[in-house]
Amino acid sequence: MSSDLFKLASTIFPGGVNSPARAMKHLPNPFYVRSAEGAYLFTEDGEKLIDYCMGFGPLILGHRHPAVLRAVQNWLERDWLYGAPTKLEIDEARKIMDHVRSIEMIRFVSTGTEATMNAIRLARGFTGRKYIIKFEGNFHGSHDYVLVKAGSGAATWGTPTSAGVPDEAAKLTIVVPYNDLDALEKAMQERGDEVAAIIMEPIAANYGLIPPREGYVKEVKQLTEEHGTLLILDEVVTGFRVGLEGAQGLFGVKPDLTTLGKIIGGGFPIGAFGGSREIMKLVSPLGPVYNAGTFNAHPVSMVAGLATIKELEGEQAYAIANEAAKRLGEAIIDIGGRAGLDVWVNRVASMFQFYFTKKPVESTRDVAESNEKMYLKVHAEALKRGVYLAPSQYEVNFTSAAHDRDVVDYTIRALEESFKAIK
Ligand SMILES: Cc1ncc(COP(=O)(O)O)c(C=O)c1O
Ligand SMILES: N[C@H](C=O)CCC(=O)O
Repeated sequence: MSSDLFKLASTIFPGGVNSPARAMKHLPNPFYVRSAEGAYLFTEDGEKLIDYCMGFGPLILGHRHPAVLRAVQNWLERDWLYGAPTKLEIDEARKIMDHVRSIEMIRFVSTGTEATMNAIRLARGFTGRKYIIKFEGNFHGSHDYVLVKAGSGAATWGTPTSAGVPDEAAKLTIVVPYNDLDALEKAMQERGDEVAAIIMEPIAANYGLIPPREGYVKEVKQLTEEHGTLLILDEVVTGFRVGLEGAQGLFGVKPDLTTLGKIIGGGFPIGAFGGSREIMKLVSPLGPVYNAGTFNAHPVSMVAGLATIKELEGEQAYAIANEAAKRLGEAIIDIGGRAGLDVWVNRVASMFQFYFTKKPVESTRDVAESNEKMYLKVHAEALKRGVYLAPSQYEVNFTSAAHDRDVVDYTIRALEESFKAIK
């Protein structure tokens, strides 16, 4: 049983988990997964759940997609780690660069955290400047440069600025509100010429989902150009999620550096940072900015990522996943209205989140002012009915190519009952 496993796990892992985002603070215990297939998770309690977490984003094709499974199985029949280069890493890099045209050179690492950490180090190495600017509620992984007013589990658990980050390090990270150009302009006027990089989630997906205001990402880019600052677009979530060219393609913005992760590993550990040749040639061993890793460009992640991107090139996967999120978003507004509840939905492509609030959600403050308790009540009710929503209003729901009409129809019925149950 999940409850027994959690009791045991709590004596072994802090909070019983290996990432706070998995802890589900509103439930006595998280469920434990035994297996997964398509849009479904199967738990140790014998339950079948429709999954809207999808590994926190990587599984855009669904669990255990046949093309990914075949590719990984074939590779594992051979072997799995060399500590030497493979043709696979060239194949995957070229595939990524065919689509994300701002990337002329790339370095694979093992996580999104390493990707953003190294991109920031590289920006500092390139510009010779110390400061970075990040946005409130944006999450870029769990390293010291960015664990300041962060989103995701850090927001869910009320520790947006982590203990243990030295003041000296935190002071180098200037935080401004997301979607507020005036605040950014002010920060850039004060310190712009000392800022190595602005790092941003082009679509904020770790404080719930907050789409950028129209033209905002372009305006941020413009500001960086005026001050000789680099723009790092953190596309760990949005890369290959909102389309083959990522959010930079959607908004027509060319960043200096891009960070990727999640989908490009097809469900296996991955991260990458890349950008113009001029900047990337500073990376070791070509240049003095050091990066290394035993598992960098892990062959299994390369194989799974390549299989995933090839599948996405077919466009069918995007069509199904986007349609599912669209229908769910529309249904939630309708269900909320009929239940007499004030609900707001944000959706971009196959990501969505809903909030109990009377006003549009355009900033982190709007999210924080939404009724989190009601969100968590719906979450718990939906779970009883076999639907696993994002476990916090600070995370987002992801759909996949496995979320077909039947899956969505079932979910809508379950949500209808869940909304009624919390009234
Ligand atoms: C936008 C963004 N950047 C970076 C990261 C860090 O990636 P990882 O969890 O692979 O370290 C995450 C997720 O955790 C993320 O959502
Ligand atoms: N929101 C995070 C990543 O995007 C959740 C991943 C985690 O912390 O386990």
